[in-house]
Amino acid sequence: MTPAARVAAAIEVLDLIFEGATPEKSLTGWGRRHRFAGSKDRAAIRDHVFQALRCRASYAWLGGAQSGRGVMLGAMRAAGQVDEMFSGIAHAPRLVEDGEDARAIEDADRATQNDIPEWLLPHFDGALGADSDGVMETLKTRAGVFLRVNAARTDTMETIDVLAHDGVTVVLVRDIKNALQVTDNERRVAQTDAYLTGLIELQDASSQHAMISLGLTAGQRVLDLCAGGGGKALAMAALGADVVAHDIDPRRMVDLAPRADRAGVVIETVLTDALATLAPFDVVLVDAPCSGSGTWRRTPAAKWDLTPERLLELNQIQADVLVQAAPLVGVGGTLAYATCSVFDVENGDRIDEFTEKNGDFEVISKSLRRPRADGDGFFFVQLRRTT
Ligand SMILES: C[S@@+](CC[C@H](N)C(=O)[O-])C[C@H]1O[C@@H](n2cnc3c(N)ncnc32)[C@H](O)[C@@H]1O
Repeated sequence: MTPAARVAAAIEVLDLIFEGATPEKSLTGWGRRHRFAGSKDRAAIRDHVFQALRCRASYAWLGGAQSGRGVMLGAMRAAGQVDEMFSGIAHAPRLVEDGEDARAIEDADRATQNDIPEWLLPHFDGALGADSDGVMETLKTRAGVFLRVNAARTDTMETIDVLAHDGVTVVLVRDIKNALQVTDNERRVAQTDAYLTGLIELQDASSQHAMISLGLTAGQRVLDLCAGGGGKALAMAALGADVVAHDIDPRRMVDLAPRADRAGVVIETVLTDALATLAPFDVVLVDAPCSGSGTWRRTPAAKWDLTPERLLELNQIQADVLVQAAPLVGVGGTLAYATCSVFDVENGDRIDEFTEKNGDFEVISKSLRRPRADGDGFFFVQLRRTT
């Protein structure tokens, strides 16, 4: 496919997304309908679509319409490639028409310039103050790919060699033991020997940082209350903890057993009814469901789909899950609360509300990592149960 035909394909996929389909479904569906497209074409179309979703508002402004065509026209205007891509030749998008005139981004409002829904600006400003615009700017860019070296199986230097053998190059991540950032061939990671034999896991650097900061020691009993696919449970098991995993929806944990097998660790999965009988734990991790605002570089459709009602609903779930976790923590043990959001309503506000009602817990550490080149946005608090 020509570069312009890839832009035309991205327009088609974006239109499906704007009609309500998910990005994954739209991209897969397009691939099925266009079997002639090669892997490089698909990857390029995917990149166009994800970048267009990250910058949906500003590109629509530049392109003059909210449609797939408007957004991709804006993207090409931002890249200075309109004449080349909107040529009307062969499978390229048709020529720019009357009514599709360029608009200056400086004339757009702040929400449009920052590619954030208007109602969310106070949430960014409240949590990030003077850094708010910078963080919103970061969310318009592509996030890095990070790996966690499975310390239970190998060491970092050996893993770097094994990855290089499969054409994947990486660099060490400063200050995070066992973390690597992929610098070349990130799409090949899941096919490498290192991945298939459990020497590495895909995990963002901020999550790795948080799990290390727990200071786990071998044999400590840990409950991962909201385990989902088990990324953090695996990280804690690799650090030597004895991990029990739970999720309100056990189907979310189906991949955990094969992942644990591959990593050479044992993680018990349990249903809700069993939790009280297994308590107390030394550490209970609440990796709470959240807006994901710190990870919107990776899931850009989510920033446009979030509604005030859904955010309130999430706040209630976050409060409830903390209440559920508290009695499972042993005296002297740790309750750890994490979100991949930067908003106060999902972070500090929830912890303040919890400690006001639960005098037997005190905050021992609290941190908010902003989305940056070296990782996603991540909020992490450790509370100690005192009595
Ligand atoms: C942020 S995700 C977990 C991601 C996972 N810990 C990881 O590292 O890959 C949040 C999970 O919490 C689960 N969840 C929601 N409400 C819950 C509840 N009341 N109790 C336990 N899990 C819950 C969701 O099903 C979802 O899988």
